[in-house]
Amino acid sequence: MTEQLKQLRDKIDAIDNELLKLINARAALAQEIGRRKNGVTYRPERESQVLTRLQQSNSGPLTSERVTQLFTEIISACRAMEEPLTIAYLGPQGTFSEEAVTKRFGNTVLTLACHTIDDVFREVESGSAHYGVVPVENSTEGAVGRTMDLLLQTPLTVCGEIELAVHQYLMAQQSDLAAIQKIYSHPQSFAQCLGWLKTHLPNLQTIARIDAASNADAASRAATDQNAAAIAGKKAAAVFGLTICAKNIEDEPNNTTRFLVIGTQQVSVSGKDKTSIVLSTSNRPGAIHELLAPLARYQVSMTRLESRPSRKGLWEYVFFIDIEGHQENENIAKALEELRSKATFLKILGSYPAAQ
Ligand SMILES: C=C(O[C@@H]1C=C(C(=O)O)C=C[C@H]1O)C(=O)O
Repeated sequence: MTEQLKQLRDKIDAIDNELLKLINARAALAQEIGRRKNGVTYRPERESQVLTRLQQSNSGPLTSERVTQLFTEIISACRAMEEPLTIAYLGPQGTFSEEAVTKRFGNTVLTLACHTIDDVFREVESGSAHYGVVPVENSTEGAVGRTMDLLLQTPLTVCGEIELAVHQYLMAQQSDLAAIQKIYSHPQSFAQCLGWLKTHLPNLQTIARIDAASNADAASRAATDQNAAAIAGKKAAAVFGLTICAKNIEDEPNNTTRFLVIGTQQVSVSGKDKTSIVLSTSNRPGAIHELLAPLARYQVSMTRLESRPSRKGLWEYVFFIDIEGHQENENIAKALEELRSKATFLKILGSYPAAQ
């Protein structure tokens, strides 16, 4: 080792010592806050503010994304000093839902992999998990109907949203593409990667394609099948001990899935919030236009409008609407009050910090 390299490493060691002291001081403060605060440990609005502030004051060379990732882990460890949280999600291990859990809550949480979206709601409703993470929409596939139907019925509230870029990986027990004789994948993932597969696997016609129940299921099957590969998220490769043969093989680079955090709390104002509501109106001409007029009047921006059959009467619909702002903001409160007086049914699912 050159003297110069040694000096640089000595500097890193000194910084690490300082960081360690500072991180422990932070953890002690979080513990102290935990003793003083009454009620719930997890405060999404505060965490969002902490991360936003750090992104704004970051002068690099680390990117904002890396800073968020690092501090999410620090917050995760500090939060666990107060109370370890249990998060239910749509499993099995290695799915994109699990990636979404880690993106929001960090690694210092207990996780509960559920078989179905219904089970995620059930685990949180019964108190077996503090929060749940469920997919709600995908930028190419559209809405996740089951999540929306359950939101309509549940006593739970929406406490957060997570946006996750969906990157697909080709993984196998070895990295030689020429050796692949089978590909396990969820049909949707296969479709999302078809262009890449055709270009990079010239013998694709001769490769057997086997449908799997989820990306994680695909990876678990490839882990016991020598000449097989799987298409799945990065996390699945780690969970099932597979080698990554190719990264980001999706044909649509901006494919993003949006998840919701469901829980039992009313989240306070963070300053950059969203509110999700579901409502219905009578079935007559102009009804939906009239219903939405208060949003325009109070200058409320709508980020999503989705209709779903109400399951009550034939051709009756409920509308899921996301707006910018918190229900405690004055203009939002007024707009919601008016909406409530016009709608035949209105449920506020929750206000929460907008995804970073
Ligand atoms: C320390 C607190 O508790 C939790 C941990 C936080 C943190 O480590 O910054 C922030 C919010 C809470 O989820 C707090 O409420 O301030």
